[in-house]
Amino acid sequence: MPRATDVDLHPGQRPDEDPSLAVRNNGGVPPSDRPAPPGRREALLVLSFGGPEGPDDVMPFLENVTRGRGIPRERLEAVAEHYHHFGGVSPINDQNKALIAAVEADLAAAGVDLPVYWGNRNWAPYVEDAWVQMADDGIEHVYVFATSAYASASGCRQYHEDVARARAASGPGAPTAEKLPHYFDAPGFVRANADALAAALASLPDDVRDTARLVATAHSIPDTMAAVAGPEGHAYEAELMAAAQQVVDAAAPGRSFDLVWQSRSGPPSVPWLEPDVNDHLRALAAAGERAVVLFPVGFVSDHLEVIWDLDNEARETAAELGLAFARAGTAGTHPAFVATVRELVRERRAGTVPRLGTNCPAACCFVARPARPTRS
Ligand SMILES: CC1=C(CCC(=O)O)c2cc3nc(cc4[nH]c(cc5[nH]c(cc1n2)c(C)c5CCC(=O)O)c(CCC(=O)O)c4C)C(CCC(=O)O)=C3C
Ligand SMILES: [Fe+2]
Repeated sequence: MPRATDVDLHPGQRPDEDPSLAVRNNGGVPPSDRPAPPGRREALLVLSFGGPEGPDDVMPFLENVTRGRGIPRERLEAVAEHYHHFGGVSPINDQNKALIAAVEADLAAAGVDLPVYWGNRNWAPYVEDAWVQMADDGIEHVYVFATSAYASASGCRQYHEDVARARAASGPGAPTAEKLPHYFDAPGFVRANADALAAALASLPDDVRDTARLVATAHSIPDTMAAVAGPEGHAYEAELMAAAQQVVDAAAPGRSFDLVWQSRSGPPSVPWLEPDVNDHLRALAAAGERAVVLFPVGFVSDHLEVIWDLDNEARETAAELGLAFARAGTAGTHPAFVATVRELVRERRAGTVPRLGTNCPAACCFVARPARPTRS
């Protein structure tokens, strides 16, 4: 099988040399291993998924998310019900507002002069509109902090595409951009997750606390998407495994853990990463386990897929099985995580050699499917 990096690239060609590849590669970013030019007017953009703000938004939002993706209608209707359960409002928007407020306060406290903007892929405020605003405000260059810590088409590549689309839509003179690297192994992200795991463990009854099974969760993705994640493929699973290991090393040294998947979508005929968290709970109970702690290290905030699929579904599964259950929080607005955002920008401004994710190769994480239409 060809490596993901070989797809579409001529021998010796760098992805940023071919303008036709720009949409898959940050829209032609400047090389990331140079310090920021002094005096350049810069901003930070928090780039997220977006979510509905009320019942009437739910279906149009889901159609935005799944356009051209082959997600069965029944799945959409089921997910719509999850949103309607919460009044049609996704918690992700308030969580992003809280993160932005915390980042602004942290930057101010550290004496870093950097305006913060917000844009989403799938719902207002859209990234395209944020780009126009930044251009109007005279911003020349944007550091993009995506609310996903990992490689994959969903968590990395699509955010690159969002940036390229927004830049193209706002015309010549629009600010240039670079996506900050994957931060699954950033000490502040690990610290935030480790504190949450320790708190969840502490919430369990004394008699099961030391033996409870630790279970990391992340969004399942199609096997084909996992195979091309990162320059060598399978980076999504590898990064999750590395992050979960560091979280456990910090919160519960020496204990073992499992990494399993949640929120599977798509038609049943298409294979996605397994096992599903609910099946895994059944297997654990059958093997005689008495307690579990889930820690959703694959997500950065307690958005709908965390509170529905874990706090409702997985908790219910555990109750049926007689397993004591605790669910750890996500990084959210933990001060160590908030400081990580500042640190990622500082590294980039200094021109520190990037980690994976800053300038992913053009074909990295690329899954062939219809391009999303540009919003007009
Ligand atoms: C890896 C990954 C992350 C983590 C990284 C990242 O953050 O990007 C993530 C996050 C999120 N996913 C979210 C919501 C949804 N994801 C869907 C569909 C899909 N997710 C996928 C993967 C991921 N998703 C995939 C492969 C699909 C199939 C369609 C496709 O190939 O693209 C659908 C359609 C219905 C369904 O099929 O479930 C919805 C509504 C929300 C917002 C929740 C809220 O509102 O609070 C968030 C943060
Ligand atoms: Fe998703």
